[in-house]
Amino acid sequence: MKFSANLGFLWTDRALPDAIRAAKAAGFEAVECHWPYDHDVDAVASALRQTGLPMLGLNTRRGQPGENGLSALPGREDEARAAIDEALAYAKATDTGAVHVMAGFAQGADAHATFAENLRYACGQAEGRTILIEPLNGYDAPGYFLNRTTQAAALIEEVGAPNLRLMFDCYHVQLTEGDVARRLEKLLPLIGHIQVASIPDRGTPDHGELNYPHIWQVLDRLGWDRPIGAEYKPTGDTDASLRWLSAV
Ligand SMILES: O=C(O)C(=O)[C@H](O)CO
Ligand SMILES: [Mg+2]
Repeated sequence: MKFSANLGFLWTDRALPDAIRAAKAAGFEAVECHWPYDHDVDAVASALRQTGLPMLGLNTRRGQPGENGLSALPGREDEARAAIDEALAYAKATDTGAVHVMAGFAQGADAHATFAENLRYACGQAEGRTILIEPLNGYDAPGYFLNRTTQAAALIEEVGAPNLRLMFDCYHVQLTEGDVARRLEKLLPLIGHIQVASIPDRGTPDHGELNYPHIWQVLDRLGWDRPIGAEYKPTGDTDASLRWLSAV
């Protein structure tokens, strides 16, 4: 198994370029992040070149304080597309492979239509990059527009863009829908990235209610050979949290 360090939760005590170097030193084969926009893009690109680590993904901005994405918000299309453009520009400058377009807190048919239209825009502007959508669970993100893989799969089919894919975060899927191994198998053609953390505490993927040694076997059997996103919240020092990595 190859793993990507999600620097939205790991080594957050350091500037992003230093966190990239820490991930390399710790043996990760890739990195990913949440919202890198406060970090100088040239310094981030330089750290990625120096370490040879690819940046797998980054997120569109969340919007105003308390918001969690703009792309499903009717009437906010200009801001949503500006956020998509900003994310794609940062991705281009850092050779990042995917942009996670965040939907936001919204419900209903207008939100669905707005999200689908903004996703079409993002996919059309992506210049070969992958556009990801990610269902979030209702405990961490109550009222978020996208919360089930079934909903995401229907959107991907409706939009019909070959570069629109599902970010399958096992933490969220287990909390909302369960049946993780079967969903991985069934949704594999639509999956652009996989993330892991323990459930329910969102810690290292070596405890809790999901049996990750079984998930590694399933992913091996399915031929998944891309880095898996370690998107967990270490209790304390990140380096001290990494024992699980050597046990996989
Ligand atoms: O929350 C998550 O699981 C994510 O992966 C988003 O990118 C950040 O909210
Ligand atoms: Mg995630």
